[in-house]
Order: sequence, then C-alpha cells, then structure tokens
Amino acid sequence: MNLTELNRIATAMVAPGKGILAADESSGTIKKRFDAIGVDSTEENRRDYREMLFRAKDAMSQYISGVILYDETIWQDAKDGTPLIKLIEQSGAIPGIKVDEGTQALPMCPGELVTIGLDKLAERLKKYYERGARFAKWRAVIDIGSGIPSMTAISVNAHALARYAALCQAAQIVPIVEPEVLMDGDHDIDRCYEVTGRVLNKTFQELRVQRVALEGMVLKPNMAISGKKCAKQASVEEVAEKTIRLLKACVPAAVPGIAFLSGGQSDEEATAHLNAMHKLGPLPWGLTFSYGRALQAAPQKAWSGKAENVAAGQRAFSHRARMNGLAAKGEWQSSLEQKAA
Ligand SMILES: O=P(O)(O)OC[C@H]1O[C@](O)(COP(=O)(O)O)[C@@H](O)[C@@H]1O
Repeated sequence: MNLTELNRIATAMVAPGKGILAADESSGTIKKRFDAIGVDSTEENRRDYREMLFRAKDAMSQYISGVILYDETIWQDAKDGTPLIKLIEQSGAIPGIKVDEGTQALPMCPGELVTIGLDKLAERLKKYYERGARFAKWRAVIDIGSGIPSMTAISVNAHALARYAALCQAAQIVPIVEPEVLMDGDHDIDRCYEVTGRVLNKTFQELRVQRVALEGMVLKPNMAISGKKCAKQASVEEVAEKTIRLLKACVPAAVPGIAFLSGGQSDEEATAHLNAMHKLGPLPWGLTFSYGRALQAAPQKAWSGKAENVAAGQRAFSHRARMNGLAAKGEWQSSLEQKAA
C-alpha cells in the first residue's frame, strides 16, 4: 500500500470548494428517481442521464472533485462510444465506485439491516482499479426507532465497513466509509446526535482494530439533524453547531476529509447546512458534500428523459454544483438561489 498516494487522492476528493457527485444509485433506487419524473429505467436512459451529468463541463471541472459510479455505469460507453469513466477523467474529476451489494435483514435484530458485499471484494477491487477507479464507497444503514438501533447492528455494520476499508487500501483504492443514520422517523436532533456519536465511535474503533490508515480514507456521515417527521425541526444554525461538535468529538484529525450525504434534505437545506458549518471554522479536516439527491433532484426534473432538455438539465446540475461548491467554502448566500433553467 502506498499511503502517500492514498492520502493525495483523499485530499483531492475534499479539495476546497469542490465535492463529490454521488451518481451510484443502485438499480432499485434509480428506478424510484426515474418513476418520479415519468422516465422508464432502461439501460439506455440511465446511460443518457448520467452522460448528461458527466458532460456538464462547468460543473464537473470547477465544483466536482469525484464521481461515485454504480457497477453498470463504470463499464458503460457514452453514445459516441467514449467510456463514461473517461468523460469523468477528462473533466479532471476522480472516478469512484460503489462496491457494497446493498443490505439484508440482520438475523435476531428485527427491523435492522446489515450491508453485504465482502465476498470476492478483493477481486472486484482489482478490476475496478484497472478500469480507473481510485476510490470506493460502502454504505451502512442504521435506523432510529423504538428500541433501535441495537448495539449488535452498530457493531456488525462497523465491522463490515472496516473490513471493506482495509481491502480497499490494500488494493490502492481510497475507501469512503459511509455509516448513514437515517433521518426517517420522528426523533429529534438530540437523539440523532446521540445515535450518530455511538455509530461513529464504533466505526473508528473497528477501523483502528483492522489497521485502516485514517490518512487514506474519507468519511461520509449524516449530519446531526431532526427526523423528517419530528414536530420541532432544528434550525440551520443548530444543525451546523451540533454536527461540528459531534464530528470534532468523534473523527480524528488524521482523516483528510468528511463529505456529507444529503439523506433526503431539500436541495437548499443541504447547501445551507454545509455553508453554516464552514462559518464555524477553522476545522481539522476538509468538509464538503457527497450528495446524491441534493445535487440531482433539480437536473432530473429539468431533463425528464427528453433529449431536447439536456442543456436545461446540465444548467440545473451546474447551478446546484456551484451552490454547494460555494457552501463548501462558507461563501454561499440564499440570494444566489435563482432558478437555473
Ligand atoms: O441506491 P442505494 O445503494 O440505496 O444508495 C442510495 C444513495 O445514498 C447515497 O449514499 C447518498 O445519497 P443521498 O445524498 O441522496 O442521501 C448515494 O451515494 C447513493 O446513491
């Protein structure tokens, strides 16, 4: 393992003013997104949609440091035969790959999930590296509810995250470690804070036990935030203050960067929260976005599966990428949010 090179890539993934485009929706998730805009989830439509994003030059070259791909996409070619991964490289962004294989019910723990995909992972990583992937992603899902999460669910998911991270580093690939505490439910921000703290502490304990080099990874956490159905929604300032307090308590400064998931926040909320956190600096790590929905909801709507809407879709994507790029430096203002298309 060349740790200097892993650290160089991890640092580039969280470069100031840039963040990660999470375009790695699994087949089930992208179908849901396409259903919402009335588009059939065919291989060709998925290709056309993602090609539209990767060819958005302004966004890709100025605000996007890396792109997380799904297995199908990393092997796909653009309409003109150029591999999609080449479009990403040509824009100056780093290609990455989702390597988990989704979740399964966790035995003896009703309602809880464990992420799978460790079998044959070493072989798969080798192929992805040869294809050009320089980082990977694995997402653990922790739900908050009555009596959950159990310590069992937190432990097995942390163990799997660390197993994955160690395999990545051995394959010269930077692992994005994503323990997502879901924002579904009516819990308040303090319960999210407490559960996320337990999850992060256990995750870093496992990473240490399994000898993962913290200098060669990126953390992708949720923010400390109110549950979607909580009657009392925390303000932007409270989310920023509690998230930074929590991360400072749980994430060692050796970690080069933290890139948040959006988790179902509205586009503008996700941007405003990141921006407010940067007002609380200086911070010991790079802090940016790795958004799926909060970067793509607007372009998906603008595109709606029609070739004549590609330019509008790219404008919508560029706008969100720019807003989040500014937020990643604490330079965003709500007045910059005019309609892109
Ligand atoms: O399709 P999956 O595996 O359920 O993943 C869902 C998405 O969750 C993410 O980890 C975060 O996305 P959001 O920002 O939309 O929450 C993405 O990288 C991924 O595409």
